[in-house]
Formats: sequence, structure tokens, C-alpha cells
Amino acid sequence: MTTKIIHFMVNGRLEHAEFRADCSAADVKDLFRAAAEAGPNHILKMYNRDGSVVNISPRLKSNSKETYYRLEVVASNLHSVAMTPQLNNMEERLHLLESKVLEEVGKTPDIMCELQSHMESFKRKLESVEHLSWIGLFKDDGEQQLSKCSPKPQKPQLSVQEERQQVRRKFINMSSLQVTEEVREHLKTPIFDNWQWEEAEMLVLLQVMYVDLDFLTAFHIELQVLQNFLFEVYCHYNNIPFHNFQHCFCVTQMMYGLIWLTDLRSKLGRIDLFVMLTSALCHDLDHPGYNNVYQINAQTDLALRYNDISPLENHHCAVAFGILFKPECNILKNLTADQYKHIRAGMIKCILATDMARHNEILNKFKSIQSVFDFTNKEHKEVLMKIMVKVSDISNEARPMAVAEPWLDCLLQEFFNQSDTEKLKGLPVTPFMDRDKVSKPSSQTSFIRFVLLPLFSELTKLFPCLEQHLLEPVRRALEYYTDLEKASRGEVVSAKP
Ligand SMILES: Nc1nc2c(ncn2[C@@H]2O[C@@H]3COP(=O)(O)O[C@H]3[C@H]2O)c(=O)[nH]1
Ligand SMILES: [Zn+2]
Repeated sequence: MTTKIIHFMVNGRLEHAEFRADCSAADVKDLFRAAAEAGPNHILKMYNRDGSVVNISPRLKSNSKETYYRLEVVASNLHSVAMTPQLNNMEERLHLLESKVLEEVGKTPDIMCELQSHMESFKRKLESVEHLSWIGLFKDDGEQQLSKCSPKPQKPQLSVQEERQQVRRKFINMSSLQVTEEVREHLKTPIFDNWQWEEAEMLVLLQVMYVDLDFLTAFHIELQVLQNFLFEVYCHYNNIPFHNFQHCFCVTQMMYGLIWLTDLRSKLGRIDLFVMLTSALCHDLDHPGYNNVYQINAQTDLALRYNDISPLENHHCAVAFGILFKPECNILKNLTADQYKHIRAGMIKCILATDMARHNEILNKFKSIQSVFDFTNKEHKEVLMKIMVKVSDISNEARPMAVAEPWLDCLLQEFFNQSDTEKLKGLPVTPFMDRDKVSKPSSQTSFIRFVLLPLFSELTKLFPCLEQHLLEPVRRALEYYTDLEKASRGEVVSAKP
């Protein structure tokens, strides 16, 4: 059996460790833990020279002094079994102390209440740290556990590139003709469940939307070019908790559903429907997972490039036209110059309208034309198109609870990640993203009351059928989260008939 010799830099020292290739994963970890002077509840990370993470396991590749790895203690493992008993123990001691003080003094001193509240808040934080896993801070070592109890050879980890190519192959091999009538009909409604579809399938469904709205014939789009375009769009969404390709799919699907439900095909030109659907598809391209406020406060490249004016939305739109600029992806290439100009101007307006900092401005404009709305008026149409993209963008709560609730978890994960980073960097902390200030119910009750209902009600005035498809589910969600909020405050929740 071969012996591995691993050279690594830890705490500024160049060290080496030696172990047999058949020793256990736990032994290897202990070896490096000792070298890093880390306890059992610390998480170690090993990096190779190009900065990528390498798994600390018996399969670690031998290296030389020149090609040493870098070993770092990145965090306390808050899931560690050692942590919970310690906390529980502390909590018990606190309770004991409290009852003693209560006996002697007759009341719980303020300092004690403060301590208890700190303890509660710390426990809550511990329970919600999984969000850090997506940035690679917490490394799942399930892989090693699996290889211990399973005789199957380990599946090599696919690189992002390989994974995308697999999605591409699957997408191209699946014909949109295979999508049944039933699914096609379902796709036209807000009850469509995105969680049941994998990425390649979502690409096929997006293709179906373009085909079924007759965009291919109307704008002379070759199927292969559409597929290249959709695939590039998929590649330009980041693997982040909320603003990812699944979100892009949901927003586009909601836009598609709204077009059918409101019979917009009979009210607007096909070119405007194309603008709306393509804007929905592109509206969050290359979202980094940190919002405009962060971009501006952290003075990121995007904020500098766009002078603090809707940096993200400007970027999403620029990325969209960057994709369209590639001839093999250019679904606009067979259009006349006027059509191209119309689509480009329309998409820019719709994508920039998704900046929530402009929410009131756009909603107020829509309200002011509501009573005299005219589908042949250019200005009215433009406002409606912006409203439709905005509604689709924030429409998760109009979906069935089983579809909507996981989206809220994803959103809060991204929010909390931002506020954690803001705290770490000493930047102003965005209050609605602060894990110490918001909860699922509190976040949703205000968002539904102050953002969703006013916006959806306004659109429902123009299209009464949306009462059933948008307003009713959102009202139900408000009731659900209001009850949860009351329950969390210890109030009695009245039973619903
Ligand atoms: N609290 C809450 N905010 C939402 C929800 N859906 C969308 N948003 C917010 O609305 C914003 C729309 O634009 P962004 O994508 O920048 O970020 C989104 C979130 O901040 C939701 O269901 N709940
Ligand atoms: Zn969005």
C-alpha cells in the first residue's frame, strides 16, 4: 500500500503529513486538524495552488514542497454534535441560576433576561447557518460517508463546464414535440410547479413557449439559434440561492401564463409579447446574489460602471444583448432594423423597470392611466409591459403554497448571506435582510401587504380574471403568514372554516 506525503502551508508554516492511502477519512482529518491546532468542531479547508478546494480525504494527491497545499480553518462547525450539548448545558445552567436568583430575590433580574435572549438568538443563528454552504464555507463531507458504506465507485465531481454540456446535450436531444398537450396547458397557469423539472427540461419548456406563441415563424427564428440562445441564457445565470436559472424560468413561465390568461395576444402586437417574454427570460442575467444597495455601498465594479444607477438591472440587460450579439445566438438577426430597434428599446425599458427602487414610480404611473387605459396608446402599452414583467418577477406567492414556500427559503438564504457579508465588511446592514430582524412570516406579511396586493390589485382592475389567479392565492398566503406571525408571538389563532 502506498504512503502519501502531503506538503501544506498552515498558519504560515510549511508542514507535511504522511499517511497510508487505505487509512480512514477520519484519521486523515484528525491529522490535519492537529496540524492546524483546530478542535473537533472546526471546519478545515484545503486549497491547491490555483485556489480551488481539494477534499481532505485519503484520496488526497501527494505533492511536493514546491506544490504545497494551503490549509485553513474556515469556521466552527456549527452542526457539530459537540456544539449542541455545550449549548444545552449552558442553557440548563442558566435556568438553574435563574431559579436560584428567583428564590432569593423574588424576580428575574434584567441581566438574566438579557442573557436568555442572547442565548435564544444564538441558537436561532446556529439553526440557520446552512445558507453558508452555497458559498462553499461549509463543506459537506457526506461524500466520504457515502463511500464508506457504499461499494459503488465514487462518481467523479463534474466541473461546471461538464455539467452545462450535459444539460445542453439533454436539452438538444429532447424534442419539444415530446411535451404533451397536458403539460403545454399547465404551462399556461400559475399553478405550474417548477420544482418538478430539471434544467434541461426547463430549457425545452422555454422553447415550447417561444414556439407556441408563434415567435419562430413571426420573427424567422431558426430553431437551432433559439436553442443556442436559451442555452447561453441558462449558462449566464449563477448558481446562487434565489436569482438563479430556476427563478428566470419561473418569471418567464408566469409571464407566459399571464399572456394566455389575459388573452394579451388579441390586445398587443406579437412583437410586444416577444419583448415581454424575452425580458422576463433575461431580467436577472448574471445576478451576483447581492442587491443594488450592496453594490453601491461596497462600491463594486458594477456600481462604478453604471454610476450607482440601477447597476444590476443595467448589467442584466447588457449581458442579454451581449448574448444576442453572438451570431449563433442571435434570435433577432432576421428582423428588420425597425423591429430590432423596437425590441431593444422595449427590453431595456422592461428590464430596467424591475429595479424595485422604481416600484412606486411605475405603479403610480399605471394607476394614473388605469381608468382611461387604451391598448392602442403607445405610452399606455409601455407602462403595461413594465407592470407585467414586474408582476411576473415577484409572483411566487401567487403560486401554490408548496411551490411558493421553498422560494421564500431561497430568498431569505440570499438575503441573510448579503446581510452577513455587510456585517463582516462593516457596511450598512439592509434591515429586511437581517437575520436578527426578519423571519419568514414577518417578511411575507409586509411584502404581501405593501407590495404584492397593491400591485396585483391594480393589474386585476384591467384584467378581472386575475382576481382568481393572482389575488386569491396571494390573499391566502397573507392569511397563512399572518397566522404564523401571531402564533410566533404566542397569540391565539382563530380556526378557519
Ligand atoms: N419578502 C419578499 N420579497 C420578495 C419576494 N419576491 C421578491 N421579493 C423582493 O422583490 C425584489 C424584486 O427585485 P429583486 O429580484 O432585486 O429582489 C426581489 C426581492 O427583494 C417575496 O416573496 N418576499
Ligand atoms: Zn427577478
